[in-house]
Amino acid sequence: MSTRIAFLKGHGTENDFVIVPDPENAVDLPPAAVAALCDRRAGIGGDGLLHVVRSAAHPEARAMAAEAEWFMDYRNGDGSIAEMCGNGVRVFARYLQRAGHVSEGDLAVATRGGVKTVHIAKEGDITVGMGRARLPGGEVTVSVGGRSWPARNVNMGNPHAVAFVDDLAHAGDLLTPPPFSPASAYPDGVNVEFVVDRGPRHVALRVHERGAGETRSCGTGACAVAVATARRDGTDPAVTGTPATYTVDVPGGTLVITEHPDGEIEMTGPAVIVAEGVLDAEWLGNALR
Ligand SMILES: N[C@@H](CCC[C@H](N)C(=O)O)C(=O)O
Repeated sequence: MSTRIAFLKGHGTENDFVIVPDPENAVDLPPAAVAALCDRRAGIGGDGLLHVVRSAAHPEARAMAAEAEWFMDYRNGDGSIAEMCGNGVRVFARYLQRAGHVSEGDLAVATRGGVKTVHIAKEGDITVGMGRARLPGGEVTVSVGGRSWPARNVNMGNPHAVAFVDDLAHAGDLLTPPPFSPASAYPDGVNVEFVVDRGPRHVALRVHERGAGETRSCGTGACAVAVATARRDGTDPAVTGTPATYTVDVPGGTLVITEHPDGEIEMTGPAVIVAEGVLDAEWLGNALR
């Protein structure tokens, strides 16, 4: 790594991220460096890391450069790579706005899950076009503490298992990934959402994220939950021909998800920059040893 590396800290409904602006992709971020930065005691702390790179400068995003100038190179807090992060892409957009790279209005962001359209409102929340969900089917069971639930398999670019439960406390302490069966269902791991009803078109979730543990929110997870709940409720927009909007409470706030009859999903929620600074080169050198 080079010696002077700037960072910011931000969150979206308390799903928090270390942000590393690196337009020319000059900063080497091996998994150990990401895990050290995301460490809550010995590092900056975060559920994940947003590496902000120009698409043209990153081999995984070059093909999207004509459509989207910026690439969200998202990493989970343990250093692993994920296809997409719904809260992350809002915080990513907020950073670009704050840095003067973009202004309010529409913005295309390249992600490993494809190009996403982000709308930065004049004030307040940010809306993301999350694309369409895939519902691969197959029976999946999630178990915690002697209880088991059938889970809906929803892919939002990244994998989710959505289980409807009677009480969010039944998910337990979520200190380890909830076991699922068959074991072959998610060869690359999975994000697991536990969901309860709060009212008409209003649910609440807890989530165990692949590569991060229990988090205070998950944007792709909230979309997966809205999609699964609409199928359960008989409000699938592809069937009814009308959009389905769900309010999804997460431990760190609230997200609003709308699925349209063509399958396109929009998510609206806050995005906040908390701080910025410069990494200590000696700390980073030691963390990587
Ligand atoms: N918190 C994110 C999802 C981050 C990726 C996830 N842990 C995975 O590995 O798929 C969100 O807001 O969507």
